[in-house]
Amino acid sequence: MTNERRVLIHADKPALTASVAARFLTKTVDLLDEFEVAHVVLTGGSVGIGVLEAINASSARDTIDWSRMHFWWGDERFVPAGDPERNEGQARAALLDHIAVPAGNVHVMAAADEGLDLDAAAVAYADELRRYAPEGGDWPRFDITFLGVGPDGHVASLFPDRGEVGAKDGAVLPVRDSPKPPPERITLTRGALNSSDRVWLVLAGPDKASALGLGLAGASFHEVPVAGIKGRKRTVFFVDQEAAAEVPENLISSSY
Ligand SMILES: O=C1O[C@H](COP(=O)(O)O)[C@@H](O)[C@H](O)[C@H]1O
Repeated sequence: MTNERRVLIHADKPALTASVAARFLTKTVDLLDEFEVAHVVLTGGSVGIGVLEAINASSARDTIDWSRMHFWWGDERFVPAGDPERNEGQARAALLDHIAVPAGNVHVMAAADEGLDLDAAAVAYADELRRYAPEGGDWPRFDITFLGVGPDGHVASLFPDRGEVGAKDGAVLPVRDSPKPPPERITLTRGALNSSDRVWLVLAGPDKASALGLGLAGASFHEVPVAGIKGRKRTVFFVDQEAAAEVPENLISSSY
């Protein structure tokens, strides 16, 4: 098994989300055969939420023992609980409210009206990650990390040409003055994201083509953050044809 980045192209967004959902359900069965529990990092964004909707719509959804799954977030918008901008709320509506996952296995980043300021909320999430880490570690073994990719190449809330994308230490960072609203966010670091056994990037649409092409063709991750993302075992870009327009030919795979 090689750890090269792979790009799998799908006809359109519905085909993409259905395909990722099917792979997720299959891989989850394997993970739960191998491990007592599995840890999955969720993303916000249109395609990431579409994948969760497709998992929810799958007839295989109820074959999973969801009580052994833990869900985390790669980033969150620091807005009040219930704000439609919250990645958490979107993920709950798309999937988490429909499956038998214990409440304690859904590890949300704090909302802005919970009494913690932005810095304290980031520290609280780092503490929560550490509670599930192997001895001496800072975060659990992430089995699958989903990431969307913005038109500027951002992943989670690691935006181009900002300090957070180059940060070397720690698991969680507060983000202020985000170039994409809302301005305050919380994000996992590149180190935490790249610790995942598998990183599955999901993106669709013509506005993503340039960032994806640059990210795969060797751009600096400071300028195009997606360029700096690589899982420990597998890194797969699930894309539609429009987003794939500028992908280097040699990276396109026909199989997973
Ligand atoms: O703000 C965010 O945007 C990105 C990408 O979103 P998309 O709608 O352009 O796919 C997402 O990955 C991130 O989690 C989110 O907070």
